[in-house]
Amino acid sequence: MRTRLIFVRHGESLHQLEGIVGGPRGCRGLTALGHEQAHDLANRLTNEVAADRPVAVYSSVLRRAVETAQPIATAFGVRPVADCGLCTWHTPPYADGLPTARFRTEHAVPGGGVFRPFEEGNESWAELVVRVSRAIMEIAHRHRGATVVLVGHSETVEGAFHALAAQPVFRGFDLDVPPASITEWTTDHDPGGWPPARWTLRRFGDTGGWAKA
Ligand SMILES: O=C(O)[C@@H](CO)OP(=O)(O)O
Repeated sequence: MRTRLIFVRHGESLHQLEGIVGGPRGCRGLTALGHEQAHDLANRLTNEVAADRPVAVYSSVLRRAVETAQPIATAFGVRPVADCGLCTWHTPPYADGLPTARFRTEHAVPGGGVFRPFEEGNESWAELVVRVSRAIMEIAHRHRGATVVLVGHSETVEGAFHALAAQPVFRGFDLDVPPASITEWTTDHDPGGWPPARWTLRRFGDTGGWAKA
């Protein structure tokens, strides 16, 4: 009984190009290229996982992820489910739409780190890891033995390294997750079992040939 989690980082987004904090207000969705990438992802996944169709497509609640998930869900004939647990940083409302550089410098918290937020009112990294990991584990448990697509952010893909591969909260390496890329983990163990299932990382940041945005 193989459980397969296919993580997708959203396509190119306006907030990235504009360099602003892309929370619920600041995120204005995908660029034209991002929409094209989302359709390409849907086609790629349809070809690649034809024999093992995803039973569900999840996304974060942010527009860039919702818009990326839509064509994928349509391709598999399912209704996308938005789950706030898969979001990137839960930044505070005052920061939403601010230039990211300004948020990071003018609102920096002295001594911010793993357990203390880096910016005033932001989540800490440890809080993000727990929130995202919990959402991933709930989804894996709910769909054990099946294939699921999870559309999110760099941090959603990073979260899987903590949830599925038991990495320490302070990881000893960085991850660079390209937009519109696929990262895939599988396990033949019970994802809800104890001790925890061992997962295999099948691919990371696979863009299928798109130039890195
Ligand atoms: O929110 C963001 O700007 C970043 C943070 O790393 O995530 P993503 O671009 O993947 O949404």
